[in-house]
Amino acid sequence: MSTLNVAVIGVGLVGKEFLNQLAFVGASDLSSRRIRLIYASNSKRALREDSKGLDPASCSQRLADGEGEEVALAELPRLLESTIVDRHRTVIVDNTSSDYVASLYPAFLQKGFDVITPNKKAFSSSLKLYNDIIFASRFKEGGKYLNESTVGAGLPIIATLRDLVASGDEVIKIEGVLSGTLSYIFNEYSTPLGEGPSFSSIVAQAREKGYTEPHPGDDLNGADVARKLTILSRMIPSLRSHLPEGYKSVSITSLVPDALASVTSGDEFVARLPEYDAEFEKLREEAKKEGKVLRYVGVIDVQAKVVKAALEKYPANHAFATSLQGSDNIIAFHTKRYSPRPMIVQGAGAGAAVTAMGIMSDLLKLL
Ligand SMILES: NC(=O)C1=CN([C@@H]2O[C@H](COP(=O)(O)OP(=O)(O)OC[C@H]3O[C@@H](n4cnc5c(N)ncnc54)[C@H](OP(=O)(O)O)[C@@H]3O)[C@@H](O)[C@H]2O)C=CC1
Ligand SMILES: N[C@@H](CC=O)C(=O)O
Ligand code: NA
Repeated sequence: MSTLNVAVIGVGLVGKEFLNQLAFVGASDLSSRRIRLIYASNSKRALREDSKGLDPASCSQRLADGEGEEVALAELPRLLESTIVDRHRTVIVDNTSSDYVASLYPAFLQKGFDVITPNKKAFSSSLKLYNDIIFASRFKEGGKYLNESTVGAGLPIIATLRDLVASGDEVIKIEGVLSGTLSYIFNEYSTPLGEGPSFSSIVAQAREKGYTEPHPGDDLNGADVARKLTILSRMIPSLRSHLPEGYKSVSITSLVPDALASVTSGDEFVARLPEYDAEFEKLREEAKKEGKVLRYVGVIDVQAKVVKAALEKYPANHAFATSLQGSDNIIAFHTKRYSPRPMIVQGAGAGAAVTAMGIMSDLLKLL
């Protein structure tokens, strides 16, 4: 039975839960003796093991306690390589939201390491980085990349679109609610009654529940939805090169007040948001007067080549108003085969447990 080495970069909210699931899977009959954790790091320290493997369940606490060696970020590729002492297949699991780690994927793949990640950065930034990743993953000896959790967390969105395209279906339009955070916020904030808690208090709740990006401004400014739309667009042959600057090329409605746009600390951002509750109250009132609710949606219109992330109003009896709860995502695939009724995928689209499940399902696919 061959062994799969696993190197984990990032043991935050999602990374820690992934390690818990790895401990569970490693202990089950399914894969006993086949998965070996050889590396786990946060942004400052790394734990390494070259023979028996690390205990996944204790890594995050050990790093929090200051165990492990100090890591300079530029040393990451060398450190990983020197950790991998045998010829077993090695997968790097990137649980950060780091642009730097994302920029290393082409090199990792070229060296034959597989990459699994919920980090959207590599697939939604410049077209050059994306092309480098695709190129490196096509080498005969190159690694594979799997990124199901980048869109809809554990929901099968990437796999579904890949299967539709690979089987020769023609995608006409993809639309839906693609942000768990913005879904939660507007499901709670903008109900048909048009009243309820303040906007800022619901944003704080979404953060506590683990739905937001490390900086919640990245959800509210529409960038997270635009990144997901970029990832999906690039999987559709006719839109492959349509967004040269990635998410920056998407038409975006930002919900971040101008005065908070340059706040780099997530804590400060959330602390100052109540100053702008009255502005959001106006939006809620307007929608209520029209008998509508607010929902933040993403659209990819393949024929018109329009990709947009926007705040829209929907009638109170629309599916986006009645059928979404919590952090639900809902994504409709309109295709030549799925027409006139689209294929719909719906369910929790954010949170550590469901995101880690998507990463783990990618790992099990590799096995
Ligand atoms: N939360 C969710 O529902 C979902 C999240 N995701 C994605 O999952 C990823 C992780 O999110 P989350 O767990 O909430 O983030 P956290 O901020 O909780 O954790 C990030 C982890 O990455 C580490 N890290 C950051 N930069 C580097 C670096 N350059 N090198 C090594 N380690 C680094 C951090 O270390 P330190 O603690 O030292 O800073 C920390 O351990 C993100 O890309 C996010 O977009 C995707 C789908 C859903
Ligand atoms: N912050 C994101 C997490 C998943 O990608 C979201 O709210 O959807
Ligand atoms: Na997914």
